[in-house]
Amino acid sequence: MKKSEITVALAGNANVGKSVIFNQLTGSNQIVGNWPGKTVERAEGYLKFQGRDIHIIDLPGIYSFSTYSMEEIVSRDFIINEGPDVVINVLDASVLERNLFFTLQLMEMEVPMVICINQVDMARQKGITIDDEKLEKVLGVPVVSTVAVKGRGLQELLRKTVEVADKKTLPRIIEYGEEIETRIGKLMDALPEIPEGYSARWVAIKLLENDPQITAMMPEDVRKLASELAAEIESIHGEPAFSVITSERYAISSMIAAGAQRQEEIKTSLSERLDGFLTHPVYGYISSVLVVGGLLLWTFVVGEFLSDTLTGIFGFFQPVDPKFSGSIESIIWNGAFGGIVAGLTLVIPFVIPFYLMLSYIENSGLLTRVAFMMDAFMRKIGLHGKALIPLILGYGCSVPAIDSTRILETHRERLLAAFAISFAPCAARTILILGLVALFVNVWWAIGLYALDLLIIFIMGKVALKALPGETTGLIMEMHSLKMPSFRVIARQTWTRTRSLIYLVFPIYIIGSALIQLLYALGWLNPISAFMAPLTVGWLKLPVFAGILLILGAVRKEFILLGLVSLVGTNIGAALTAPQILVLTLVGMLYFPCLSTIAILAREFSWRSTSIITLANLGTALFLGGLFARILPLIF
Ligand SMILES: Nc1nc2c(ncn2[C@@H]2O[C@H](COP(=O)(O)OP(=O)(O)OP(=O)(O)O)[C@@H](O)[C@H]2O)c(=O)[nH]1
Ligand SMILES: [Mg+2]
Repeated sequence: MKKSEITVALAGNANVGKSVIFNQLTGSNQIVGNWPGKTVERAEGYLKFQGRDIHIIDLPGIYSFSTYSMEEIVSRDFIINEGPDVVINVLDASVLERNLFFTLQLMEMEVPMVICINQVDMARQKGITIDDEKLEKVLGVPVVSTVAVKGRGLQELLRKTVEVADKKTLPRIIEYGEEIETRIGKLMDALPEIPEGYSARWVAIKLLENDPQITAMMPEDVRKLASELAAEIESIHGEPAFSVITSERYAISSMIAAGAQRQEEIKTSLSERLDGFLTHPVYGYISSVLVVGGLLLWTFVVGEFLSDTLTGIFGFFQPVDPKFSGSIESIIWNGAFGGIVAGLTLVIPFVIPFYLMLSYIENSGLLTRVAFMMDAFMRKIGLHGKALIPLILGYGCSVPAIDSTRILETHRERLLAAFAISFAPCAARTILILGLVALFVNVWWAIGLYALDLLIIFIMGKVALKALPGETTGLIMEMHSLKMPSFRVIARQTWTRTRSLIYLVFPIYIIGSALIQLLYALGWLNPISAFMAPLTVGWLKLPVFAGILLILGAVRKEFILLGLVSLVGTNIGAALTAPQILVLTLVGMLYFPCLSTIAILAREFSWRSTSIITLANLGTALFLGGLFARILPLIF
């Protein structure tokens, strides 16, 4: 009897291409990038193939099924409890041996599976070819080679998957050494009734490995037997049973890999030479600065060009002189429509090139190189290089950046990284800097503000480190080969990020701009702004109307710019002096992590940590803002 719906899980090490396969098959937009640990929660999607409904689950990348990390527990529970019909084990062809270590553990769970050897294009460039048939014979599981980014081999992969689902073929049992096998056998005989979904052999192995979850499920006598048998193994080998089993797995992986792959001699490839340069003790720093600087420069140059072009197209939109606004027409035209125009001409032009380049940096593997180079620097603020990945993602948006702090080892490191991210110049802050300072003061001041922001991150990082002392864990970061990213992947990722921004943010622009006009019409604008005057005028030396901008800017940072346009028109230079523009930008940049950031901070950490982070932002902004308001007029 064939099931009409087949559930398929994608499992394997991090960064092998599971999410690319998932996206290709289901048309979804899961995050992909050339650094490990992107998929943190499982994603689900559907597709139809040969008239069957296939339900696919993209699991986070893991290296083993121990209970060492959250991801491992999640994946293991999923495979056991929800019993997918087939597990597609995705492997990176360039590192077959290391990936097989996970495959062996999956085979032990005795679930129907298909092996997908992905990224064979990259492997070929390194002179590696893999013999699918040989591998299939040894493992007793169908093996398919794929190039996921090009969709190559995916049809075949689905065909094999459906076949395995129908036949329920199980992988072959790969045997350990004699002294381990006999003890697995003894334990299996002693096992009580085990819950459905568990394989007896797997449970026995886990007991010998002293797996806490499985051990806890067993009655006293089985636990006792397991620890006696494990002790016997230990006395034979002189190391704990757990390590003995692990080393045997490595040995088997290595043997299988050696038999199934061929490595040809090739001269050092361009990518390797480039890698040498990017991680060179001196040039590496220069290239890291170039990568991050290049990202900003490119965004500015392309963004300004697009912004000019779009402003030309929307040239027909002449906001009514603010002095005459307040009528219902101006609420709709000046406010609501003005919000759309401002978003289209000031935000989108900068956001698209920014996300394009960010995706490129992520997917080429440049991001991990920069993280590697910045390790020493990051350690000064109690983090390691890996924390730079979330921090640079924070240049796009703090929300996914804070989400990605999950790649860090400890709660403390995650909190420190999130704290640093809350100060990072996200796309909205970048828009403020570019749209206000670069356009109305000059580019050098814009660069200066960026430099200041980095300095603030560094100083605040040091402060936080004092408040939250502890050990920094070592840097365990895999570096995957550099590659020319697929344009489709990048375009798709950019579109996903831009689209979610448009859906989320345009309504806010529209409502916000209309609200300003409405408040004006009701005559409330001035009282609200006047209420804030001691702060805005007295301390920060800004015009009175800055009060309302700062209130709206707490929702979305761009609003400080858009609201300004809706209040004074596009000629901002006439309404504010250069020092005022700088102070407004600086304060706007720092005073408040936007509402979405606060929400995710509270979800991932606690309200207490969130309040402290928010207050730290506010304090820094007001202190520096007041200071600048007094110093800058002396310079200009
Ligand atoms: N050249 C090449 N690159 C690929 C291929 N498949 C995936 N990639 C790239 O490999 C990187 C990792 O892909 P992902 O799909 O994000 O990997 P993942 O397995 O989901 O990783 P985690 O979610 O971190 O566990 C991305 O930069 C992809 O564009 C392939 O067949 N060929
Ligand atoms: Mg993934």
